[in-house]
Amino acid sequence: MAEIYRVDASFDHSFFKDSSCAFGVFDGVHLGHRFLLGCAQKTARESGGKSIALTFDIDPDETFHPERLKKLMGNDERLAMLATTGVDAVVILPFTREFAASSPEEFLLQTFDGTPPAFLHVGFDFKFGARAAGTVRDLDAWASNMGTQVCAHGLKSEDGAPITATRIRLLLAEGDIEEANRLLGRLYFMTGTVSPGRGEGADFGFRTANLTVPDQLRPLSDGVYAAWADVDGARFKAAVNVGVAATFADRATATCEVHLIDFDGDLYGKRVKVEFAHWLRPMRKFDDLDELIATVKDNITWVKENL
Ligand SMILES: Cc1cc2nc3c(=O)[nH]c(=O)nc-3n(C[C@H](O)[C@H](O)[C@H](O)COP(=O)(O)O)c2cc1C
Ligand SMILES: Nc1ncnc2c1ncn2[C@@H]1O[C@H](COP(=O)(O)OP(=O)(O)OP(=O)(O)O)[C@@H](O)[C@H]1O
Repeated sequence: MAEIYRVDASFDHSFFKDSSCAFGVFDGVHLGHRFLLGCAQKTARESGGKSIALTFDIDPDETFHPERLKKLMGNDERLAMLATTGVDAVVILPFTREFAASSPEEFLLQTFDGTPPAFLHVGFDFKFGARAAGTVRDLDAWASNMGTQVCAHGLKSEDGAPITATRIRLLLAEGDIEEANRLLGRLYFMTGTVSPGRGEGADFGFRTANLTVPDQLRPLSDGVYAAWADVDGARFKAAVNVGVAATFADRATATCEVHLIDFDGDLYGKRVKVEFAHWLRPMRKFDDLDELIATVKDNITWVKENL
């Protein structure tokens, strides 16, 4: 597990000396990101330096485009996952408006403060600095004076198109969980804390853990899914409704309702991680409650038998 460092007044920039850095936001830590992080590990091994995932504390779009932002994971989840990718360290730059407004040269000066890394790995389309004006050409110009080797990689692709966080978000928005999982190299997950619901699920014969996942952290389309639910280190099969239940739209608030199979305890206040495996059907408004109950019970049976 990598060490995690936040760049603040006490951070010693000589940490970057002789290192191999992969630079980016890395939302989702998908297979393309893992490829880039792997390249940094390779040059670190060959040169005897350490490998570093260099990233920001937040996604810059949180500052500039909060209205259209749909993230694959929360910032803490992203940083924690980066630490498990095999790099030696994760270094976190605070993203501020002032920092973002700096010219490409100032941006690099501030980031490395006189101790640039030996290798800097980015995708060939990497952009940085004010209005994302800095390109790989600027990196090359800066690096030639600094003794840094810029490694600008072609993007790792699947089915003829680059793997990007944007592509995965679009797949999730279409409910194509299996394809999204293939590009992530893992199961897509959402996390949330269980809060009391309307309490009708028990009367219907299936209890649900109600999570309120904010819109920004819910790129997955509304629908019913087969999933795994992790709680307190235990893993359960689960039938999950994503989105506010259409039948009760006037009074429901949960945005992710999880029925854990073969579990019958109290989950209020607990953190649940829901890993999505298959799309089952669209969520719908039922005029007849018996039909809703029968349909949900069928979904639960399917998950029990097929996941
Ligand atoms: C697998 C599953 C599928 C569901 N599908 C729907 C649906 O299609 N339409 C809907 O309005 N609610 C759907 N729900 C939500 C239920 O209506 C809801 O869990 C139930 O009303 C109990 O709510 P409560 O926990 O707030 O009491 C689904 C729930 C689960 C677990
Ligand atoms: N498929 C890929 N192969 C190799 N490197 C990649 C790939 N996708 C992104 N990168 C690089 O990884 C770093 C992090 O990229 P970034 O966080 O912008 O990811 P992204 O998947 O392109 O996101 P978005 O789609 O939101 O722009 C950057 O240096 C970027 O160029």
